[in-house]
Amino acid sequence: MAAIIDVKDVTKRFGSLTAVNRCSLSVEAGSITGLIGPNGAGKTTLFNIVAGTLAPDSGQILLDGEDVTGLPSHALFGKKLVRTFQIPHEFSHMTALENLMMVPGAQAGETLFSAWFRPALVARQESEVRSRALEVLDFLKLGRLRNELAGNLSGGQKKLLELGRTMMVDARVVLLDEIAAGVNRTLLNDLAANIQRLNEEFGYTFFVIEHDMDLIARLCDPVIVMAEGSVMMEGSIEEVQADPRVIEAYFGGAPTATLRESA
Ligand SMILES: Nc1ncnc2c1ncn2[C@@H]1O[C@H](COP(=O)(O)OP(=O)(O)OP(=O)(O)O)[C@@H](O)[C@H]1O
Repeated sequence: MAAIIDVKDVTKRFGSLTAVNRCSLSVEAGSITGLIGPNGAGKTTLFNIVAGTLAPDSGQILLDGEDVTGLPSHALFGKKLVRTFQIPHEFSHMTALENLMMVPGAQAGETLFSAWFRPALVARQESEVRSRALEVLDFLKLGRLRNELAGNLSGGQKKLLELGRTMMVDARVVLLDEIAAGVNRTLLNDLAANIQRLNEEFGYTFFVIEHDMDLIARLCDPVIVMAEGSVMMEGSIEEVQADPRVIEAYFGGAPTATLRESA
């Protein structure tokens, strides 16, 4: 498999603190790659750099071999690299269906020019976007909640809806940041099953930061471990959990600790 994301020698400092330190890693196309590491290891900072919300001080990010270092997130969105975000507060007063229909790029009716001069086109596209949004809701088993206000959904249902937003643009690479936090086990199972289906049936690549080791074990291969701003090791979840360096990084060498206990 070829790399779809290449992080090459990336460094990011905040004042005197080096949050990401000459970090290099690759995410293979078609994989569900996990990124784990102790608090403060630099995972979120690295994600922000890959997603275009932070520029690195040095180093490069390649997307499918193309240098995208420093491109803003909306430009990366256009290249189908998508990061899930919490549903914005102002969208909580819209229904689940409307939330999906609002995804930028999913509709062409947002410019005044098209709305005024090409109303038939806008109407047709709106109906296509609506059908797509309904399909996505059905795929995620949220169809019955389509007219529910997003603000009334449970934590897990909101995460499903966030995943749904990536489907409105046929994402190729999806960055997921701690999706398990605050989600009950049943919905977590649905979320994991949907991620697997999107990966297997639609070829989505996922790059996942997660503290929930059960979810990492269920979904991710390989797992990349970051510590102190760079990659400590990469391997299967079994290899990672058995590696003394990883245990040391998480627990400072506590002899009986296992990674699973940290979740
Ligand atoms: N905007 C910022 N300004 C200053 N320091 C920051 C900023 N963002 C992150 N840091 C620092 O950079 C380091 C790496 O943080 P980061 O959030 O990337 O780690 P993480 O591995 O995602 O941690 P966690 O698992 O706790 O979310 C930490 O020491 C953090 O305090």
